[in-house]
Amino acid sequence: MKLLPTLLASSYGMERGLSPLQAIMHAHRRVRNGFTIPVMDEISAENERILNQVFNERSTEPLDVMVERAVNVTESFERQGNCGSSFPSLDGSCNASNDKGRSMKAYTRLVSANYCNGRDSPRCASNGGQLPSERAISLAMRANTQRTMSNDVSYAFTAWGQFITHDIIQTPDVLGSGDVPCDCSGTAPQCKEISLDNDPVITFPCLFIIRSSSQLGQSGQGTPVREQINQLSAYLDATTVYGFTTKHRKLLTASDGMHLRMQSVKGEHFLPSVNMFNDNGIKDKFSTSSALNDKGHDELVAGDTRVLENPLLSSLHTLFARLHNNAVDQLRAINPGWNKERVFEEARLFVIGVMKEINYSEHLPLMVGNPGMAVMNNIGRGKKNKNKKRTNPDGHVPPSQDDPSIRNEFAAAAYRFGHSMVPDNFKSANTDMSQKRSAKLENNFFDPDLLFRDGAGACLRGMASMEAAKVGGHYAEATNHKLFKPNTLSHGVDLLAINLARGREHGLGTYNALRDWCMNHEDYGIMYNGLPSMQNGWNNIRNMYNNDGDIDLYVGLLMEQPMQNAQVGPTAGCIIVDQFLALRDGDKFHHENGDVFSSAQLSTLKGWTLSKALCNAMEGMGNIQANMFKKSGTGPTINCNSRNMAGMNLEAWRDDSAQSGAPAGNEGEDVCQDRFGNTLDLSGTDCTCKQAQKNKCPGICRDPRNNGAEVAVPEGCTCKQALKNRCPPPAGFCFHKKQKFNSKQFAAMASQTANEQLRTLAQAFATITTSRNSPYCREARGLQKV
Ligand code: HEM
Ligand SMILES: [Ca+2]
Repeated sequence: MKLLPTLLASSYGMERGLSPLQAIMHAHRRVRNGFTIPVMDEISAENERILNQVFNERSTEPLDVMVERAVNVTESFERQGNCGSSFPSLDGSCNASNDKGRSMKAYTRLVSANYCNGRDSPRCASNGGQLPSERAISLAMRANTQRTMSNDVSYAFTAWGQFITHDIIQTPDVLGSGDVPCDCSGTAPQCKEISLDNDPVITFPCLFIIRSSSQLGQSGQGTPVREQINQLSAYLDATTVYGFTTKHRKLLTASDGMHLRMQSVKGEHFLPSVNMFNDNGIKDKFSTSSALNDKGHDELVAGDTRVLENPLLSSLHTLFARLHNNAVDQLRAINPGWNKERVFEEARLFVIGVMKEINYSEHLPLMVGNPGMAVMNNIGRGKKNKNKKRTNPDGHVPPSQDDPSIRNEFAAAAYRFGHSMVPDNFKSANTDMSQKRSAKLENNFFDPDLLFRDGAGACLRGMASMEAAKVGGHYAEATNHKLFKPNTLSHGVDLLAINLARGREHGLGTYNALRDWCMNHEDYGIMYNGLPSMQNGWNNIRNMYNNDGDIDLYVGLLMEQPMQNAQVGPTAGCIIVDQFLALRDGDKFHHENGDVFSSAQLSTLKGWTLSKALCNAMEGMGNIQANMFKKSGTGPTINCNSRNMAGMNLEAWRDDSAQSGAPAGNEGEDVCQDRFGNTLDLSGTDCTCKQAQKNKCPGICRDPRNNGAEVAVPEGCTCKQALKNRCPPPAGFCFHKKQKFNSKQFAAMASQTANEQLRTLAQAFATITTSRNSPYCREARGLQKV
């Protein structure tokens, strides 16, 4: 049976009205294939040609010449940024020697590749026979394990893992934007199929993944081998916020050259919507299927194309975009003489610093516990020879501990631990952290409904109040059976089976291979106390395989008992520690390096936590866990109303030489600004500045009650209507009533400064005027029951 005769390039406009299976494929491809490098298709195709030439032994050139050619193809993607700058480039180039860690680099490996044919076909059993189907293993894991909730961490812990993943890893599909030939016949070489046998839930004839884009590599034994490609800069450098190409960065930047573009929704700053961009690349890569985004909300745009994958992830993106803009406001006030590039880059470096601080001081310790942190604290940074390598007995040389490349075992297995922690229900929360709304994840993939209804503040409070499952073999139904479920179907696909298929398709070493490498490693061996103990149900799962030596890496990692105060076992811990050591010690811009920030600036950064970031940038905050990654109720809380938590003191950035001079953005050019200092871009219009200031120009609509924030004007609507929330709303908006100002909010104002009080009042009254009975809502209700 043909599954997808052709799934054409995902051009804008096509997403609406896709079949259920096409909608799932579209979502999956959105997760995999990145943005603004149209040359990716050519790079993949050219690499496949080289791989073919070498594997089919038609090449007369020596292998190292061919490998060099392949590397040149992958890296032909132009550097994004200026090597002479004192700020990090956008794509990680020029940071480490040989541009290691920049986007468009092949993954490295801790142990040798394990392909069935020794060079590129998905791994098979060690005797050459078939491995059990990935879906069969996934179902066995479900049947043989219990799902228990973590006593230690909140869902914020899990969500942060995803947010960081989207900064450092994105593996594109080999087909890029081309047609999909996967048809369950096992013939298309670009497809890795997952066979189904009397499946209890899934009605498709098979599941499949598209193989990852790869380049030719050379194994430790000197043979040719397929190596997958990372499209993102490996460094933790907020590519989620800024993108990794100059073009994308520019599109995201507001016309003043300093702020990031935002839109005002219900008086709050949201990420910009696709409709605000006059760029087909943006519309193409950020639009989603109406079978998932079924309330018709505008899609949101950020530095990474996966932003809408779930509404809590979108809220984290919103947080950091707002933090950038708050930093811009502070830096401009402190250093009026700085030009706009300086303001932008300093704000960006600050945001990157805050992210690194949260990741290394709050997140990692909870993930790898005392044993993992002992390793992190004892090696690298000059304490030992950081270039120590441990060669495998078969000659494979793993990357050195300060080589910032992403390890294939980390990307395709270890850091996917979070998939098993994702719950079925997502929540938003009120200021007092009580539940505001609960929404099923299965209905919220690529759907920003929760975010539009309740706002990013409520979503992030919900994220901190939610429980996370313990790492283990029992996924939530939403990810086990219903990943990317379209609204017209009772199921979706299986992320656990997909992860296993991906591991095999990448030729990852087995669980035993990685466990042995880690246990015997001079530094990482201390995380073990003999062979790891395994969770209940392990024996039934391992019996699925003919041979213990065949067990998939991801299966073993999920089934290890966690280490002391950790969420993961020693083998996942070893792979994760090795990766974050490398991203720390291999990054010239690591915030603790000494020459990136002044000591006063670093001590300011050390005061930042994820909870402080929320206090600073999110509406409606009250008390919240001091360390948001800890399960609610298990540790101290902080009060966002204290000035110390809510404020952003960037005095350490004061630059005495920049106290006078032309204000940022006014460098002799004829700029048109509104009274809030926002630059209004008149290019492409016949407007005068005065008209623009009065919201009378096409494409320019600013909210005077919200510091001139950009307002998205849907087609067929005027700016005036948009400002009054009177544009025909998507059905989901009709729930809103005029906001009442309750006594609790009133009491909370007592501790606010006069300015803050004014802001609160303005927000309360500038919000929604669209009632359920407005003509628009009545019309919408007629169309769709809400
Ligand atoms: C609702 C939550 C999530 C969904 C729906 C989701 C979905 C996906 C999907 C569909 C893929 C691509 C799989 C493939 O084709 O190989 C993926 C990759 C990945 N995910 Fe998630 N994910 C979620 C949360 C997380 C979390 C919490 C983490 C980590 C803590 C995580 C880490 C990763 C990693 C490391 C990859 C590999 C990325 C790449 O190679 O491009 N994800 N995820
Ligand atoms: Ca990055």
